[in-house]
Amino acid sequence: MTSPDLPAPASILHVVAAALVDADGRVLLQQRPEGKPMAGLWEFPGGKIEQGETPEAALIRELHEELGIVTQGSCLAPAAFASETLGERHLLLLLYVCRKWTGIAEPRHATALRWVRPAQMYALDMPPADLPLIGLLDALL
Ligand SMILES: Nc1nc2c([nH]c(=O)n2[C@H]2C[C@H](O)[C@@H](COP(=O)(O)OP(=O)(O)OP(=O)(O)O)O2)c(=O)[nH]1
Repeated sequence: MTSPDLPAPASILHVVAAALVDADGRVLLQQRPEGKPMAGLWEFPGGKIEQGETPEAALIRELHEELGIVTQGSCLAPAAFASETLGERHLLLLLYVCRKWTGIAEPRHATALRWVRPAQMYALDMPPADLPLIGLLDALL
């Protein structure tokens, strides 16, 4: 049953992302490349969940594709989510905290990488969906 108080359901874009946390409590952000929507903004590494994938498998795949690092499901702790209208679609972003991986992160897709403390993220240009996640991470880490 539809309610007059609720808008028509949009198609949901399921995205997973990671707050990779180093030994100093800094988090890895990557800069979205030219040619992609929201180019130049700083985001958490991750991407869309593909058909038939679990969120954790999608995140393990994305971290390897985007940064060349390897992690496993037991190292991914569900931490927060974001829910944001993106044009015709609605973004549901699942954020995991990850403190253990192998390999050195390198920007295979992104323009650049940087390690920042959550409090420093307020000064960076990040996608609108990420803004509520900053305070959550600040409290969590
Ligand atoms: N990875 C990531 N995506 C985010 C964040 N915040 C945010 O709004 N998004 C949005 C941007 C995109 O609309 C969507 C992720 O899609 P994407 O195109 O970057 O993912 P993908 O790596 O699967 O890319 P592609 O294969 O389609 O090129 O989620 C974030 O912090 N990290």
